[in-house]
Amino acid sequence: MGNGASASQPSSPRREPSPRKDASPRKSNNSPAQPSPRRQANQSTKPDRQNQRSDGQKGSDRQKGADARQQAVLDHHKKVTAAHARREQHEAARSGDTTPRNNDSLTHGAPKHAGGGAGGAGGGRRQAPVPANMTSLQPDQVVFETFTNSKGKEFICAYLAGKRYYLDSWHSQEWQPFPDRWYQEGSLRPLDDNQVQENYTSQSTYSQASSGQAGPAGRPQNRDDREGFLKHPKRGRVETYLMEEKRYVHFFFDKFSGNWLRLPVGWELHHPLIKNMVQHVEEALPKWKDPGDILAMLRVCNYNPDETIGTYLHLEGDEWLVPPKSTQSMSDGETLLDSLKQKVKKMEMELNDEKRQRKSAEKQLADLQEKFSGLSAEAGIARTQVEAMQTSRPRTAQRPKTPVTKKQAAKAVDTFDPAQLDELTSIAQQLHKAHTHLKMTVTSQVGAMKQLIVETVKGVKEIKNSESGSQAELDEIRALYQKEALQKRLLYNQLQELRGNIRVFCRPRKDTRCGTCFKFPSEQDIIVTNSEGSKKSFSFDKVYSTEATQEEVFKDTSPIIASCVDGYNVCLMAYGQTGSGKTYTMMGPDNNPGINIRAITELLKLCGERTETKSYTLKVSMVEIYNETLQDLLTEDVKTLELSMVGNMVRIPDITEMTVESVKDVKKIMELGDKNRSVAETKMNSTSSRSHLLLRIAVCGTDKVSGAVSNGVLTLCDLAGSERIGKTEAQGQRLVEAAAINKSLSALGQVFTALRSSQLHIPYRNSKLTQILRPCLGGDAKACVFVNVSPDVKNYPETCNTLEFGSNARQVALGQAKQNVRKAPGGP
Ligand SMILES: Nc1ncnc2c1ncn2[C@@H]1O[C@H](COP(=O)(O)OP(=O)(O)OP(=O)(O)O)[C@@H](O)[C@H]1O
Repeated sequence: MGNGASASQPSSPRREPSPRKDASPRKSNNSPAQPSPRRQANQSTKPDRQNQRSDGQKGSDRQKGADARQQAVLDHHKKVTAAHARREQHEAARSGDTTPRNNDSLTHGAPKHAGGGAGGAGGGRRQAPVPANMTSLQPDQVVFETFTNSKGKEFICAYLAGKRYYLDSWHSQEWQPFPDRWYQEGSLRPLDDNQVQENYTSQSTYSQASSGQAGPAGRPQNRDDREGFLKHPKRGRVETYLMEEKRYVHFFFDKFSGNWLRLPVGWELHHPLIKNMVQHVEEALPKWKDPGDILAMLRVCNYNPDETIGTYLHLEGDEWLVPPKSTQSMSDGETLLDSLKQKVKKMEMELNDEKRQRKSAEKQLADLQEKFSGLSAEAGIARTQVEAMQTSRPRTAQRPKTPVTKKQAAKAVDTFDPAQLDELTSIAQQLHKAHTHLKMTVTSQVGAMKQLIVETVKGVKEIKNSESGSQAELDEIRALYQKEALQKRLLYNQLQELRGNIRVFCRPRKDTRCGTCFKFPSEQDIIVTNSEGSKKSFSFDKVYSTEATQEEVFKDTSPIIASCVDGYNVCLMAYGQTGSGKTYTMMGPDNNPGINIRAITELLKLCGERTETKSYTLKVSMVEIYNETLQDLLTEDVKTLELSMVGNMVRIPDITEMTVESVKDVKKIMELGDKNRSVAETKMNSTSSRSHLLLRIAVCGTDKVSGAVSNGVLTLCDLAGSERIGKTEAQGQRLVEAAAINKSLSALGQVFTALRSSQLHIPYRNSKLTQILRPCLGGDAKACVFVNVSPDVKNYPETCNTLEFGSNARQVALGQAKQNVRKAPGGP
């Protein structure tokens, strides 16, 4: 409980331990008369802290943290007591009392020991009751405690020298005197080391960051897995730390749903307060013109305009800063979608015209080819005619080979017929005419043919060009379609965010063995009546009837599953009393499967539809959380796994992951996991699951063009039954199991409560279940919770508990879901 080193030897958290300090006789092993307050408070037999120091850096960091806390309380105590002394001296001087008073019990005064009661040091203020289990305390010993007020709010308190302080985490970030009236309004209990460590770290981190002391020098003192670094092209290695900070979140009251919802950016920009802040930033930074972007930075800087300006100036000109993009409102998105649709329609019409033109060009080409072949045939005929004529033509120029004698000549003159000569001459003239005509015809036909060939070649070229043009148009249309589909998905995601990224569905079980205590006034409401007739009403995103089929139940979750393919973390879980139908909803019988098989089938289908642009790998793992240990169900011997957190991410180093390509593969894997699962019989359900079962499907998609990689994880979680130990009559091992189940389920409820009230510290680390589900609940994911209830009036108290759990979860407004997409290595 006493968490620090000796207060009389305070060591500043910023100071390195000096050799002189180590050599201090008070810290030596030889001085048992002055034990460390931690040892004394715990009454433990742990080895001396001096010896523990050699246990490694971790111990030393923890020690530093403890010293820092101790020192902070001591400093404040000194301040308060000094101020008090001054005030008293002043009052004494006024009233003439010159007796010196010494209220600083820390430095000079006698130890003001335990005893409680009224009166005590420092005048009017009564002495604080001594912490529980503390019989003797050193004057300088600090004891940390938790105070829970009547509203359930918790404060860290410190008890020192008869006075108690509490850490005001909301206003001053300082230790404040513990008001006397609080003792009647709540209860105090000791705080364990881990809680102190966690709570104090988050407080000090917040105050350091908000006071501008964060950074390399002001970095939180306890090193953990939230620390990291990145390599900046100009700045080199930059240390990073994932700080958990308290933030303002702007809500509006939605009278239709009766809920407080997150104010969308578009609305927020019209808010007078925000307008003023944006204007203030714009005036200081005239270059920064995008109000949406300014608002985004204001949100990051917790609505502090000066910090916003400072951050911008600090990083102005940095090449890694993404250029401001204007945020599009839903209506912008819809207008864009409409205009895209119109564009696609226009392009389709143009494409149809193009197709018609292409058809007529093809017809023309066919006509031309026909004409061309007709002409070629004609030309061939003409050529044969000419040749035939040439061969039939008399060879007038041929002379007789033997010389004509005078006698022969005289005889020829005697027999010469002039009419025959005339006939021959006219034949020759006709032949000549026909030849000339034919020659002209052939020449003109050859010219026409040449012209035809040129036109044909041109036509073919045009057709080729129009073909490639149509291809380009088609590609463009396809790209536009894809863009439109993406836009639709984005709009869906925006809508989902507006509705809340956590949705709660209520599924009452069908049970023919008993009557029903349910009434369903609407699709969102359920009324439960107990045996005395008193009624309770609950509202959810959807309430199914007892007759609802597995298909109907799955239908409402299928859109959220599509988000996983886009790189979101998605979680579907079933919560409820044992035997209320969780396993039936998630797993279902073989012939009527539940959400698990349907979700994986849907995932595989969606991935298959996108293979043109993306390639996907699906890896399945199956684990159970049994008695707060994480066990791998896909190995021969069930293996215990270690869990580590890196910021918001969970790492399970040795987990078995199996690649799947079909539903058949998945079924085989689930059979193997099921065999290894711890199922035992309880009084309430003969196949009751004694552990939380988590089926995880990691979907990794790689864009075939850009190489960008998206990583989404679908977690399907069948929680163990939220039974009352008394009711199930659990004993022995069953009792241990039931206690572990109840512990982790109540840790899950606490996480929802903390998220709902935007608490500074979300207690994820309280159980293995909440640790592993952290990425699905922590603001960058989408979750669906099924609350399963039994209609039997006997189960009325458990049913009400389950429905209250669901209502609590429903009021959680997760932050904006984030897509886990990273660019391809070396990509643009
Ligand atoms: N909607 C339903 N329609 C028909 N039968 C159902 C329905 N819901 C549950 N059942 C039946 O009720 C019995 C108990 O259901 P189931 O095993 O799913 O409960 P459970 O909440 O998972 O219990 P546990 O937490 O103990 O594992 C099973 O036999 C199951 O078939």
